[in-house]
Amino acid sequence: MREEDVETAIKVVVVGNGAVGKSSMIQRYCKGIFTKDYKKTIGVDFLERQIEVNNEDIRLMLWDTAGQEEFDAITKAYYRGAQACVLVFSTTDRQSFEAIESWKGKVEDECGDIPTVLVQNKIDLLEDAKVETEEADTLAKKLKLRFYRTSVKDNLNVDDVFRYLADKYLERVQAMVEEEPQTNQPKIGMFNTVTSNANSSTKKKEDNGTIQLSGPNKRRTHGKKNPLSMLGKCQLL
Ligand SMILES: Nc1nc2c(ncn2[C@@H]2O[C@H](COP(=O)(O)OP(=O)(O)OP(=O)(O)O)[C@@H](O)[C@H]2O)c(=O)[nH]1
Repeated sequence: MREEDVETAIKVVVVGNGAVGKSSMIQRYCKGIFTKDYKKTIGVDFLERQIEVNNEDIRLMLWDTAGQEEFDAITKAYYRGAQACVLVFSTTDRQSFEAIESWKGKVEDECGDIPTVLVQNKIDLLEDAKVETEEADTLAKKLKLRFYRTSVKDNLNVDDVFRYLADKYLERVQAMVEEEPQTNQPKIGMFNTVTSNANSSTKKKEDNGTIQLSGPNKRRTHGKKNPLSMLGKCQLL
């Protein structure tokens, strides 16, 4: 298999307190659906969507992690190898807002500095808001994060969140390649589908939506040139 035949995949973890809308956001983005029912995530779940960035197919692998603390030990292990992160809090849940810095720290512990966005979900419920607009803006500035307000229910700004992360990730990769054209040794946590190992994020989704560990996540792109093929030596950090 030629290196350029390999498709690029970006592992994105979505984190935040329970019931802020993480699963709903991923479902909305990957399946185009929204349900009112709350079914708390046990451990982790996984969905994916392919998008085009700069004329190249990018596969976004979205990891839905449980917000409940009881699952912390399990979910942290799944942050490893993530290349982008969505930090979510809910408009109607003050505690979820106050927990954002702690979630950011947990992801950073495993992944270092990866492209990250701050998301205030459920803005369709502004009349019940427990967080002031200015407070959220201030937090985003303090953490130096791009900030989106979304309503998964009304499908507002959800696509923008993931598009931004994909762009940001590719920007970083490009900058790295330009900085170190000889070595091909990226410094941020990343993998591409050629070299990742079974412990990294190489999961297969089964029909029922659960995940299964599998071998390296390779996929042919039928000769379509992959701009990141030069990163064939990427490794998990
Ligand atoms: N009004 C409104 N409700 C939402 C929105 N997004 C999600 N919800 C609802 O919020 C509840 C919790 O959503 P989930 O997506 O299950 O929350 P979660 O963050 O994945 O929760 P855990 O699995 O416990 O971590 C569900 O009843 C959703 O229907 C939104 O934008 N607006």
